[in-house]
Amino acid sequence: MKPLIAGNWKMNGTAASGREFDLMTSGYDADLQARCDLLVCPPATLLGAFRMRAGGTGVRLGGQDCHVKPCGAHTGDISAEMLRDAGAEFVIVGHSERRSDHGESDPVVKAKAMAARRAGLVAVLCIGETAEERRGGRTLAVIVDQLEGSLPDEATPETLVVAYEPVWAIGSGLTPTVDDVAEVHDLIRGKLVDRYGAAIGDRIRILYGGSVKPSNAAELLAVENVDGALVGGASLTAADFLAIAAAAPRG
Ligand SMILES: O=C(CO)COP(=O)(O)O
Repeated sequence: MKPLIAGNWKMNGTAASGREFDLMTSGYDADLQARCDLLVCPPATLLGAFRMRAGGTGVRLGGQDCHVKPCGAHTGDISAEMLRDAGAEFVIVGHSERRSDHGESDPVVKAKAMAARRAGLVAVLCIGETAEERRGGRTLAVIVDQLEGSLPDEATPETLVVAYEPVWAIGSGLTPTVDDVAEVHDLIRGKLVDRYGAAIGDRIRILYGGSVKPSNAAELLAVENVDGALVGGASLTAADFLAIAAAAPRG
């Protein structure tokens, strides 16, 4: 499976960030293109400009959240259809910061994943346990609950990506051991196969996210059933983001 290296810029980036994005598109050369798919999810304010800049470079764009409805009286929200119109091909749903900052529950995340599909976007559905849940030995149970509650009713590898992001690893510099990552990714793979059948479940990409850096990317990306990375802080600079992409194993 070709790895997907995805950058989540979160609430960072202004018009001036176009220069950094240009460094990413120009650095995504034939070698990197053969190695991995590259996705940047900037704030929605920058999608239109980045679409123009991305041109034919192959760098894909995504949103960071979407509303469940296509349009209507929802001040401040953005629909999946609007993201697609602005140049997105992907949208992150259920990020832990959305779950904690905006109280998004599994059913809401599921509705967002289904809205993404309706609009023709690939949903990057995030799940992950908190530090307290891991300390309490509840990691696997939490992951199963989140998957059962938030996976869309129908999916294909072309409409769904799952991202395992332990909440305690996000922005902390901490990462799980490779054995812990493997355990959770194996569990997710099994659940995807149960849910959608092997022909689909075996081909849905499962990303790891949480403090991915150039220094640990090769080790994390080499883990079985890790089909790419969802990168926060290190996706803001082209040098780091491209170094992570270059660590993806050759397919
Ligand atoms: O939340 C993340 C990506 O969605 C991970 O963020 P960091 O890479 O900054 O830990």
